[in-house]
Parts: sequence; C-alpha cells; structure tokens
Amino acid sequence: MELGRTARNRIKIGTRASPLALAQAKEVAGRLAAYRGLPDDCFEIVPLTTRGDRLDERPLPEVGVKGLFTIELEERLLSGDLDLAVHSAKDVATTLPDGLHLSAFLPREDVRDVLISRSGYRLWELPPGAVVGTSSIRRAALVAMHRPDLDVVPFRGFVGTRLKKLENGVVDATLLAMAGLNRLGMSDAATEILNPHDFPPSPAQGAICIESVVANDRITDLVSALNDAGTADAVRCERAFLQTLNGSCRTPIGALAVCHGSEILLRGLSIDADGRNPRRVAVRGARTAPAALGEEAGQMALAGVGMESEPV
Ligand SMILES: NCc1[nH]cc(CCC(=O)O)c1CC(=O)O
Repeated sequence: MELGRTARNRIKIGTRASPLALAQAKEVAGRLAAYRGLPDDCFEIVPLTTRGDRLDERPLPEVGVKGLFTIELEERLLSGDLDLAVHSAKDVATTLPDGLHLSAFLPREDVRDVLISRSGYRLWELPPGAVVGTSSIRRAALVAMHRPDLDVVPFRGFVGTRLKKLENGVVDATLLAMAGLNRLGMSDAATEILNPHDFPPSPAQGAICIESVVANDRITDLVSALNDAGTADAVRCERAFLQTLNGSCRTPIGALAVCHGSEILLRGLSIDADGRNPRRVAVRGARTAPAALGEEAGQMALAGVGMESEPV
C-alpha cells in the first residue's frame, strides 16, 4: 500500500483536543501502524477544539446534547482535511451526516460507570444532602432513583479537571466512565464501580469508533483491520435503541448489549429525569440484524410492552 510515504500523504486522524480523546487517537494510530506494518510517522494526529469544549461552562442539556463533540470533525472529514476521526462512540449522534459512516470499532473497554467520592463513600453511604456533580441527564436520573436525598449539580470539564474540582471540595462525589479512567491511567481514582443493572451505562459507553467517508474505500479498508465485530454489533444495537427512543434528546436512556455466540442480548432502560418511573426492557435476537433488534427494543419501551417489573 502506498501509504505515508511523504509528509503530504500522511494519514490525518482528527480528534477532540481533550487528554482522553488524544489518548484514544494515539491508541488508534498505534494499532493501525502495528496491524498494517506502517511506520508511526505516517499518521498525523490533528486535535480540534469542538463546540462542546467551547461551551464548557454551560450544562450540556441546555446547549443540545448530541454532535457537540463531533460536528467540527465531521465537517473536516467531508472537506477532505481529515482522513478519519476517532470518537468515544457514546458522543457520536445517532444520525450521521450523509456520506460518513462508522467504519470500525475498537474492542470495547469496561462499560461501567464509577462513583468517585472524596471521603471514600459508596453511593449508598453518602450522607443525605451530599453534593454529586454530573451534567449527564442519565447519571443525574439514576442518582435520583437510588438516592433521592442527594443534591445533583451540573459538573463539566475534562476528566482531570473534574477530579481536581472534586479534590478541591466543589462537590462531594462525581460519576465517570471506568473506560475513560482506564485509558488515562487514572483507574485508582474510582471509589465504587457501579453494576450495569443498577446503573445502566450510556449506549456505546466504553467503545472507541472511527468515522470516515463512505466513498473512501482506501480508508474503509485500512481501518477494517481494527474492527471488533462483537463491539460493532453491540454498539449498533444500543445506538438503534437510543435513536428509537430519543425523540426529544432529553430522555435519560441507558443500554447495554452483549454478544453471545450468534445472539445479542440487549437490556435497556429509560427513566424520567427526576429518577422516577424506570422502564426496563430486555430482548434477545440474532446478531445478523443488531440495529433491528435495538429498534424493536425501543418500540417495546415506547409501547410499554415486554417490560420487566421492578425490582429485577
Ligand atoms: N462525554 C464525555 C465522555 N465520552 C466518553 C467518555 C468515557 C469513555 C468511554 O465511554 O469510552 C467520557 C467521559 C465520561 O463519561 O466519564
């Protein structure tokens, strides 16, 4: 393959400029180099500040949630300035711009959320009125479901910034994805790993994906070496569930799909923003049509059928 021979045709990998996103882009460049036998210097990592980063001080639900961290990267893919973009799959809007596709998924990291608390308390041990910082409507709703007596406040910024704010006493506890902590080498910060039944993760949590131009066969072929089929199927199933339910983008949704041989098992949850009325759904189906299964589960949740009664 005539790749990376000169500076001019280096493969440009776009990413958010956060430390986590940069670590993920480096991981992708390293794997591509290793799997394709290419020199490291044939990749150029291009960090971009996204709208979501610029709106750092405002709570996310106010500024519209999806696509905030990806739009700038997508524009540059379409203009040809970038060859591929590396994203946390959970930050990618369920509908992509025409001409782009998710061309590979890396093997999924830990899918779970963790609680990080200053005094080492677990979620059920936090004193009444303790302040929990999160700007995720899903995490806020799940905290309210388990601990309606806690005070949830907006809390944003890069992972390291949030941990510093926690240390400085701005909040008593916060919630983060274990995957991000692992990738940053900060897993020691976790106080309690929350189990996915009590605290369902975001659809696509823990998965890194590559987005690129559909018509660019060279890039589609290049990145195919990185694709993990089980992760791709599970995430496509979860994203279809989210897309089916997410008319308003305001409904807290959790979802986790797991592949077992030729089948996928999907468990999903939707819940009111105040933590009331959790609605759970579970479906099992063939791996041949992951998105159809996710959509079916979404339709069931919308219709209120096939729901599991509480507690499960
Ligand atoms: N929205 C920020 C974001 N996007 C992906 C991750 C974690 C990494 C992952 O889920 O793969 C995080 C931080 C967090 O939620 O703790």
